[in-house]
Amino acid sequence: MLRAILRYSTMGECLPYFTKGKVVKGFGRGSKELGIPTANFPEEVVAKLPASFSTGVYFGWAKVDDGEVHKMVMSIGWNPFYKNKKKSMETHILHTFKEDFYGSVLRVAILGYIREERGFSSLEDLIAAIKSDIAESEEQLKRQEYSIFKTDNFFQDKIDFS
Ligand SMILES: Cc1cc2nc3c(=O)[nH]c(=O)nc-3n(C[C@H](O)[C@H](O)[C@H](O)COP(=O)(O)O)c2cc1C
Ligand SMILES: Nc1ncnc2c1ncn2[C@@H]1O[C@H](COP(=O)(O)OP(=O)(O)O)[C@@H](O)[C@H]1O
Ligand SMILES: [Mg+2]
Repeated sequence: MLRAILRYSTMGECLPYFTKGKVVKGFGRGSKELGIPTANFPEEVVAKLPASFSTGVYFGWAKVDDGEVHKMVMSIGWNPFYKNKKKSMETHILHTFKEDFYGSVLRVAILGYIREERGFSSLEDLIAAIKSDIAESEEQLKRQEYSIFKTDNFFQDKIDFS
């Protein structure tokens, strides 16, 4: 508990954190095993995270290419349930897309910390935890201190999608 409080307070120095990059392929588990797709950032984006940025689960806003800004939840770390070798940054956008968007530019505003990444004793428990993160994100993003970032200039900037 104390560790969670300390982490939460130190994360305040890093947040909000804005980043963008082209969506790359991961292990293909999000949609197939969990029923929860995650748009994975390339290694360069992960490498740019400040050293003090804690791994864990976050909420914020996301935009794909020149689309709408949507709520998101994001997992940053080594996915202890799967024991990944490489650190990943994966965003689940709270929107139903008509098709995949690999290669598109994903912009995210990471605003708040939810919890540490954990190992779970079953896939069902991991899915239940992610669903609870989604509910938490929905609630937090209603607050004015977070909703204001939906219209931030970061999301209005014209960028090169090529
Ligand atoms: C909101 C959220 C929370 C997550 N929490 C955990 C976690 O606590 N432990 C874990 O091992 N993986 C966690 N994950 C990551 C999933 O295991 C990961 O999205 C899945 O393995 C898909 O990987 P892929 O994109 O390589 O297919 C989380 C993902 C999301 C979107
Ligand atoms: N709501 C969504 N949030 C994130 N990605 C989505 C969503 N809907 C469709 N996708 C697509 O699904 C892909 C992620 O699926 P996933 O099973 O996690 O595969 P991968 O392991 O390649 O990341 C994303 O790269 C994106 O193209
Ligand atoms: Mg993914």
